[in-house]
Amino acid sequence: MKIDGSVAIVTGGAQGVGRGIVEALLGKGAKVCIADINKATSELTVKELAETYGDKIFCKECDVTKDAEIRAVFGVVQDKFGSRADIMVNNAGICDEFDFARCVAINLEAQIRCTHAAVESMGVNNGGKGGVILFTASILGVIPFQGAPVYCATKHAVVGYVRCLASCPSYSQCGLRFNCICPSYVDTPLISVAELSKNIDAECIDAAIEKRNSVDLLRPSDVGVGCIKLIEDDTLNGKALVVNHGDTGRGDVAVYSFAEPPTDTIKL
Ligand SMILES: NC(=O)c1ccc[n+]([C@@H]2O[C@H](COP(=O)([O-])OP(=O)(O)OC[C@H]3O[C@@H](n4cnc5c(N)ncnc54)[C@H](O)[C@@H]3O)[C@@H](O)[C@H]2O)c1
Ligand SMILES: CC/C=C\C[C@H](O)/C=C/C=C\C=C\C=C\[C@@H](O)[C@@H](O)C/C=C\CCC(=O)O
Repeated sequence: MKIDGSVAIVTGGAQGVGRGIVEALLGKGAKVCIADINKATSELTVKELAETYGDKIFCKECDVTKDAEIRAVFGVVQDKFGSRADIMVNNAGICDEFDFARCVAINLEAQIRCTHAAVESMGVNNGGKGGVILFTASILGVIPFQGAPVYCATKHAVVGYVRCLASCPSYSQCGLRFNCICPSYVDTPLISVAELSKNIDAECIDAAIEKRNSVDLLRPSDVGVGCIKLIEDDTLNGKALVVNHGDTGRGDVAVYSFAEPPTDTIKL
């Protein structure tokens, strides 16, 4: 898909990874709406980005767990940009093993809610132009992490969801593609405020701390680069693009590779 002139919605785009994706899209000529629950940070981000991109960026307060608020975003985007969205980035997420219901509600259920609204708006069968729906999963969508089993499960579920939708002929006929980006540690507040499982043993905690401290953290812009590839390349559908720290983890960020579904077989 050609990004220049397109219209995009990025949930959780006020800061962190989402802001990195917003900036990457703006840099490619897209018009972008930040849909985020944090009004103050969203407005500050819009103010900063509008210095370069003018009225190509605006925000709409939105709690992605609420259908009415999600649908209001699509309406406001149509009014503001005079066009339906071409790109939907389901990015908002938290890591909270204590309030695990909220973790599932935001990381999984809300991504499904937003996808329903996006498919309805974009699908050619409904008068839309088709489009690309992206998901910020995580490398923890394809590997385990004992410190955050619920978070990890939501991210595995998102990868599975994307693979299912991408393999649906009816969605392809609607001109829709679905992909997810799976970053390792990115330098954002999420990794410091994460409420990890209290049941993990000392070895797991040590391993997590060592991993986080032994690599140069990825930058939100590294994730943005991967998202641009997933949007622009029309051959990519149902992919999980891992963004990792490279062989040394020092100075060689970021390395991009596709995670494939398991292929090993055993004879029972
Ligand atoms: N930081 C990492 O290491 C990392 C790695 C892989 C994947 N991710 C994923 O990237 C995404 C963004 O995380 P981040 O690291 O930028 O975190 P972050 O906390 O910096 O940003 C999250 C954003 O989501 C918004 N948000 C939270 N709940 C919301 C809701 N109910 N409705 C709308 N917006 C809401 C917040 O206001 C915030 O702007 C998440 O899905 C996260 O799981 C992060
Ligand atoms: C390999 C991880 C890759 C991706 C990041 C992922 O999407 C998000 C992870 C979310 C949270 C991770 C937090 C990790 C923190 C650790 O580095 C460490 O600080 C934890 C230390 C102690 C935890 C003890 C406790 O609170 O019980």
